[in-house]
Amino acid sequence: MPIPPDTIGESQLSRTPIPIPAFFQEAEQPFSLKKRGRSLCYTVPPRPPGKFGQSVSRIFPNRHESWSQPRPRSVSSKDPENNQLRSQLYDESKQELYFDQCFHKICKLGMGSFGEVYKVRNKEDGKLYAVKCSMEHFRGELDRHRKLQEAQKHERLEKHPNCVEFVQAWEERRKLYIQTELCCLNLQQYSEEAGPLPEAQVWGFLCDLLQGLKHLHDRGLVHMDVKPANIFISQQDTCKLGDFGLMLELDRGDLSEAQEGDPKYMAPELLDGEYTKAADVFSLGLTILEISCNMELPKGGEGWQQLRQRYLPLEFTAGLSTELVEVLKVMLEPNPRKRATVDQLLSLLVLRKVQRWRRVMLASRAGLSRVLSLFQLLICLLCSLWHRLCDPTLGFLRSRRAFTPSSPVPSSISSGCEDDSLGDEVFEMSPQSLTPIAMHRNYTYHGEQVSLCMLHSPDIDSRPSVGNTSTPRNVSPQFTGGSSSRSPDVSHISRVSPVSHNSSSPGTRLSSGFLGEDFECGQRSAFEPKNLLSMFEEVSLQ
Ligand SMILES: Nc1ncnc2c1ncn2[C@@H]1O[C@H](COP(=O)(O)OP(=O)(O)OP(=O)(O)O)[C@@H](O)[C@H]1O
Ligand SMILES: [Mg+2]
Ligand SMILES: [Mg+2]
Repeated sequence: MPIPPDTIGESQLSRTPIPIPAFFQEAEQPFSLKKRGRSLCYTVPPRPPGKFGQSVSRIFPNRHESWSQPRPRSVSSKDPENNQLRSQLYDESKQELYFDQCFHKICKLGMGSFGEVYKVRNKEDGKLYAVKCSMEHFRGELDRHRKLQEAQKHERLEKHPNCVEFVQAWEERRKLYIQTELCCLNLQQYSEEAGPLPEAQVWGFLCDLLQGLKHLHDRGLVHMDVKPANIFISQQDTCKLGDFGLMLELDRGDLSEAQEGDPKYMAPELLDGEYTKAADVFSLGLTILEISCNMELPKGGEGWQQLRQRYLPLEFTAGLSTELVEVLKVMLEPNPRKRATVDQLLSLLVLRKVQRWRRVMLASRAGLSRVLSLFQLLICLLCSLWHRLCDPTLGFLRSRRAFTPSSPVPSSISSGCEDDSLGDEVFEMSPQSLTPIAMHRNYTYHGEQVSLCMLHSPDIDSRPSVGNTSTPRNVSPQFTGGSSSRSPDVSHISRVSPVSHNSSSPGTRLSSGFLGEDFECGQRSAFEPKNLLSMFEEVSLQ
């Protein structure tokens, strides 16, 4: 039976693509984008295989080794004889841990397979640090030895701007504590927050990390666990290598304890037990690929294989510059012997340019921050100076302590400005006796005050209080008793404390006001309030 022709037409039907179920497409994708907002820093990476079994004695189950003693002791490999910890704050008689006695725990920064890392403030020097505490107790001497090695290897590593700095390490109650410099956050957190990083930043970070690796490789060290979670961003926005738990010392020759790091970043030759510096270059290459493309690296499967067969997924790398793709290709070379070394990478023209630019950028940023802090300091100084100018109780009257009745107070000045502005410097110091800074301070200050006051002198009497003058607020009964010739305005000028009415005798303690402060001072006991008051009376009468 003939089939009726379709109304749409055969040619049109043949052009319609057969729909592919979305889940098939996704299932076939070996690579995917990173999911935002998922913080991996709190997911514990797979624990390294335990190479040292727990030594449990059935004969002496409660036997305590010398290392399990409860006192804290330094685990420095530089001075193994002296295991004393230096802090003055530590009190042996207390039950509290050395960590709790000497550090103030601020927050938890992250955790890994080894332990938890805290942001702390050292109670002794007041500085911030990171302290990594092992999560579990040592299971035996060999387990302890392995854990201590992380600290000792890190300690042996000389200081470098692109490696997290070691401070000290100690053990207490069968746990290890490693104190290091504090960094802002790790690269994994940073890239999760920021998404794919701009290429300029990626070049800068690559350059930093190559410098850090060069520092290690030049000393025969292999990091073995290069990945975003073990790379830290400093306050200055530079990258630093950290977590030296799996670091290998090639020159020491013993690779029996070597362990590969996170499989996502692992170099292919490690499957064959080939532990070389090239493994770090490969892991760094994958780290750079991840942060520049916001790509979720596969833990295994086809994608994992493809990345180790010189394949870079075009759908991710299409947005990258050819230079970066080329650099990634030489870093991700499957054959470790053909893979570029750190020195070769650093000598590439593009990376030399980046290094130069980064040096200039970091230097100018450091210079700018120094200028800013100087500027802040200057603002603070100006503020405090302004505060002194405006607040008589702070500055001026303190400087009046040496003021004596015999001081030649010109009535014109004293009438224009309340006596706060007329400190002892004004009357007793000659310009020659002042240092440039002191001269600047005194003359700017008093000069301004005097001239200002003189300019405004006509209003002064009508104002209740002009700034911070030393116009006595406590007046003697003689004054308040009402000199008939007193101008009515004088009553505003003198704010009479109730106490002061009863304190007519010299040397009586006045509880408030500027004079009160002066009278409290023992050296002012010979001061005659009557003289001062009569002086003010004169002023007010003018
Ligand atoms: N110096 C530091 N400054 C800021 N944060 C830090 C510092 N050291 C560690 N952290 C945080 O703690 C997390 C775990 O630290 P680290 O990688 O050293 O621990 P780990 O137990 O050795 O981990 P791993 O399982 O990778 O061996 C880091 O990813 C980071 O978020
Ligand atoms: Mg780590
Ligand atoms: Mg570690």
